Amino acid sequence: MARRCLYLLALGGVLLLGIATFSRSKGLRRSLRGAASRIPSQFSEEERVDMKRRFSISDCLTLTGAIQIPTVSFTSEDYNTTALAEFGEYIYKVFPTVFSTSFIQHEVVGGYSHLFTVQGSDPSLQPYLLLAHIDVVPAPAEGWKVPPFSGLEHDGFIWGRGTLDNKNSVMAILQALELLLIRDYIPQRPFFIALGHDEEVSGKNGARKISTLLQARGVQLAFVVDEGSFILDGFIPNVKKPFAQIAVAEKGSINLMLQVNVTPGHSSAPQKETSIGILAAAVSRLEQTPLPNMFGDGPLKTTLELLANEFSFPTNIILSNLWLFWPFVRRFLERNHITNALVRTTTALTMFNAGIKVNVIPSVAQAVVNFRIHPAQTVQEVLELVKNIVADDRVQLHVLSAFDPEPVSPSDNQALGYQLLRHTIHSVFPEVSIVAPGTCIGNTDSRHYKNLSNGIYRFNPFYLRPQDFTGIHGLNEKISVQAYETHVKFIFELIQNADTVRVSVPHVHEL
Ligand SMILES: CCCCCCCCCCCCCCCC(=O)N[C@@H](Cc1ccccc1)C(=O)O
Ligand SMILES: [Zn+2]
Ligand SMILES: [Zn+2]
Repeated sequence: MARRCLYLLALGGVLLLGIATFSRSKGLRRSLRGAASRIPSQFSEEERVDMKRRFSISDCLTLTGAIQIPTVSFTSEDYNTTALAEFGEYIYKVFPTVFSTSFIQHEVVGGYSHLFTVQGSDPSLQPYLLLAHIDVVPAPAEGWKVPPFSGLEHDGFIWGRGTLDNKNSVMAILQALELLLIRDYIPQRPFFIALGHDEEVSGKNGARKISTLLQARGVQLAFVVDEGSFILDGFIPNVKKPFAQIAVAEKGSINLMLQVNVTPGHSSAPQKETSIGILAAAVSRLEQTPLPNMFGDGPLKTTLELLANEFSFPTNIILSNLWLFWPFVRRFLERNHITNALVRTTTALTMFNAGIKVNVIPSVAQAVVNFRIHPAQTVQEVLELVKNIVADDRVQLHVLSAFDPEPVSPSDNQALGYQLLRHTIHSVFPEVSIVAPGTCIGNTDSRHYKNLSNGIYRFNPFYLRPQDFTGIHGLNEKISVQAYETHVKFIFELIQNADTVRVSVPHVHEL
């Protein structure tokens, strides 16, 4: 009986997580409900073929398509500048209207990133920012069913590195704007498009420089939209219904190097402990000692409570009474590696180096551990915990890079960016009934824009299943042709929806 009860509680916990929608107030939400796009998001057969070719394999103007240009970032100092420059020329050729419209200014920032300033006919409206990145992670051809930079179409899918992360956003944003301009649409609300060229390796030369430039111009943004979350399908066990998650929070990060130095020697007469043994024991302790489960702090608990009424019995009861059931929900969430990442700072051992020869005791052993910091913790707090777990003075700790979690963006009924996304999701994906705020477990370029806006939202308008997730940074990344078209449609509607809502803004800035 007790076991059955536990099972029900656990099941409830899982169901809860997946489901979410606002049901509270009506202010902004009501004004959005009646807002129809002024130009219908319908594209001719010719336009659909064209947008697909520009994204994958272009047969016009150049021999390549966006996916075929290998804009790979290896490190923050090493990225394919030839390909990035080619990409800049490519978008200039395939989106002629965007580049020739008088009320749109285009600037290259940091050598290869692009900033578009769309002036808008009503400067009293606060501008917003659409973000995407041009660069991709490396893709060695081994293990791919098609060459990763081929952009080939097969069985209704476009294959290649960047099809999900994140050339889909780059191309869909420009494509949607191009189509709106061709239809003589003049945006009322000013907006920016920022396309970073080094997101995969920190964004310090792209997004950070664009943000500094905008800040110097006195720009304050109503909201920012970036990659980082999706319509999630099948990520939570037992929750079969896809739901849209808009990430309003983003985890922090530490890359920590652990190093052990010993006197080198002959392997025939080793000391009791070697540099490798000492280091291996330290990283093993870190792996075996998960950092605290933070369920109850940060946005997740509030989100679940807000969503409780969307669930049927008994999940609604469990979620409405987390004060009673939270220990069960908390423990349940730890059991899956994705939901585990939502409730705690994660510890991932990512690099380990030591040794130069089979019969030499190495003098140095080094490992790198990547921590993704829960929104309710800080870099300093995590470092203190880590020191106590390592608890060995022979292991030196060197912080290679670190940043705190991002502030949590509003998702209430007055949160313009959140509500615009929510409304657009319902209109483009009428079958998706649940839109929920959540946390991005990875990092995005949007963190560079926190000085410009308190409304930072991470959402990609396509379905993501666990098997698709393995393609992001992995093998056989691909997007269906239909999903790409829908992405264009989503941006086409979002830009128009941003013009239909009026909210008072504290400051107005000239673009
Ligand atoms: C409720 C269930 C939630 C399930 C969520 C499952 C899907 C999660 C997908 C998360 C994708 C996040 C994508 C982030 C982009 C990315 O890969 N960033 C990279 C690169 C980077 C590193 C540091 C600083 C900036 C950028 C990263 O996070 O390592
Ligand atoms: Zn990305
Ligand atoms: Zn990525």
